[in-house]
Amino acid sequence: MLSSRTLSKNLASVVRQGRSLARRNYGLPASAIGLGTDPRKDKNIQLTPLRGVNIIHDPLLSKGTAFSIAERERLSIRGLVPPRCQEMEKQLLRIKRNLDALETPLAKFVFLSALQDRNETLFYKLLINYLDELAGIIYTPTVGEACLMSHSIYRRSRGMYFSSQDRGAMSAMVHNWPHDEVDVIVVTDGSRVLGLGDLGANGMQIPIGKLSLYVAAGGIRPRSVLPVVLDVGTNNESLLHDPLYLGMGHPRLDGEEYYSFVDEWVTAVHSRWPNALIQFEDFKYPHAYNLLNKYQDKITCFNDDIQSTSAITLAGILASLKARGRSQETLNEERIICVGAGSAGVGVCEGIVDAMVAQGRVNSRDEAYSRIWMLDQHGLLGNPALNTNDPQSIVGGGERMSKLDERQKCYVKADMTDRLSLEEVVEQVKPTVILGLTGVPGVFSEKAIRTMAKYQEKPIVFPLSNPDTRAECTAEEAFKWTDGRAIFASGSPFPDVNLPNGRVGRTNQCNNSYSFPGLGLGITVSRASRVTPNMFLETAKTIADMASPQQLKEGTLFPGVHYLRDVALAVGTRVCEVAFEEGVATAVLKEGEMLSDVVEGSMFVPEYVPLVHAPNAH
Ligand SMILES: NC(=O)C1=CN([C@@H]2O[C@H](COP(=O)(O)OP(=O)(O)OC[C@H]3O[C@@H](n4cnc5c(N)ncnc54)[C@H](O)[C@@H]3O)[C@@H](O)[C@H]2O)C=CC1
Ligand SMILES: CC(=O)C(=O)O
Ligand SMILES: [Mg+2]
Repeated sequence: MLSSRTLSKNLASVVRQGRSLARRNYGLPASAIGLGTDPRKDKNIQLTPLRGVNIIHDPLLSKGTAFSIAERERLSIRGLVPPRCQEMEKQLLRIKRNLDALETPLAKFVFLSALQDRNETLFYKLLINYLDELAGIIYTPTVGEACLMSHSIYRRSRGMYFSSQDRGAMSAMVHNWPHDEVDVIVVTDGSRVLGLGDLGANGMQIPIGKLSLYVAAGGIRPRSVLPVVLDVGTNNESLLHDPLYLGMGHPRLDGEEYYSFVDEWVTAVHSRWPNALIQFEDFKYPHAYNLLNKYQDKITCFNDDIQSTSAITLAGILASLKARGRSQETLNEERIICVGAGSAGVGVCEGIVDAMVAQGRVNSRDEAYSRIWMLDQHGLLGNPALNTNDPQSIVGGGERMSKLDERQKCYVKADMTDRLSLEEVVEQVKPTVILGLTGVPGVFSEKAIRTMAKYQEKPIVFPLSNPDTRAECTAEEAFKWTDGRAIFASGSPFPDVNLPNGRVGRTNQCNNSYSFPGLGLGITVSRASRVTPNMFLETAKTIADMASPQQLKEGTLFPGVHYLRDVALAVGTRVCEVAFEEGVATAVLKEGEMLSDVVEGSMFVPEYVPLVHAPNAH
């Protein structure tokens, strides 16, 4: 097998030597191609068939007030913009001032969406410069509010909608998208948007927000991302009765009708963009799993909520072990409670089980399952036969058992009563780790967390549901109930907490935004034909090792959101290596530089490049 260093050299060489040929014949993404003799591939100029107002109104080309005088002449826009040519720094100043003057996060969201629709280069420059401040606007928590209000705040379309009225037309419709090169597609059916439930076509803000992070953090080019909603209806009564709602006004398709709809869409996008990575997002259980099982061995795809959430949560637990002064190899000694047995809960726990097995310190997969106690809305997945003093519960429990699917059944504890409450489970199990993936606020009760803290010096408390209003407990609560001893991570950001002893309770954001941008980067640069389980495991290990010993000592598990681009580069490089090691990369190898340089060199940087009018360019 080739060493990753050799692989790094090899891939880089293709990029250096192959240029446009590599792209045509070898399937390298356009973003991995450097300067070449063909001016259309030259990063220092961009050819466009557009001119005049069409340039000004194209967000991928527009520079607002920054067009040079020569460019204005060349592109026939002289007189169509104010006379003074202003460079990006000044534009940023104006934009940031206007943004800061807005009072509510939703107003900022609308403002940023409008900027993205006018000038993507400036939007991404701003986003990257102020990532820690703005990630919470374009992503969770504010994107949740934007989804709830999407039909009211609608201004302009972005992405593509495929609805029940488009049956039979999808393979033609995909050609309405104006770009031939699509590297990443994020698709939702809006059936479980964050912890906010069924929001139908309003869910479009989620793929848009995820893809903005793909560009800002993962360095995917803005013109090669595609947000998609599969509008199969909604069961949300208030949306169905809202005259402003923009989605289909019928209940959700289900069963065979649903799966054949998705199949038509997958076939259509795959036929136009066979190399594109498809990220399934916010699909309700069990559709999320069923679609993943159906497509993961056929196309390049993964489910974000199941798989990349599992990567970042595993990273958080492994980093917490280090923060407690333990070896990451002792994962199998942890006692983990997972509250929420849906897509994310089961996905996260499968990742933990995979890691325990990979570490080789459990004798079997079953032994790894025995270290995890799972609860759903009825309580512990336990043994109904032990509910002897409550015949009603035996019946209910029996019914539930028959409803659990194979994945959930792995976690059933035969020696514990079914439906035990969280407080009872905590008392019996004395967990070291508690994970919340329910979408239900307050599920981590004071009693449960205080009981956990009675037995653990440093309880690992991860309320992972989004947005912040759906977190299982707040950071304040977690630190208060554990006397400031918790290692805390949440799905949406919470500010650090000032503790009574003068110390600071450090909060962490444990969100798949740390994992998917790098996964997408590595997958697209290697042109991986499949997304493999090892990619998620290696993503977890990479992120788990990023915090310094001092940060870990203080309770900081990951680099801050400001460093998402660095995290993506590290993850992207490792994922690219895994793709080659496992033989799923389709990029061609020759001698060359380091893989990390290639990955870094392929990342989009938001800078204005001179535009040149060329009638035949595309
Ligand atoms: N931090 C992150 O990166 C991520 C967070 N999430 C969050 O996880 C949550 C769940 O997502 P999915 O698993 O996809 O949803 P899902 O609908 O598939 O699963 C939710 C589960 O919670 C259980 N549940 C509901 N009420 C409960 C209660 N009171 N006590 C215990 N269990 C209860 C349900 O029975 C179900 O098993 C969402 O809020 C989502 O925002 C999801 C993906 C990534
Ligand atoms: C973060 C995310 O993917 C979710 O909450 O669904
Ligand atoms: Mg999600």
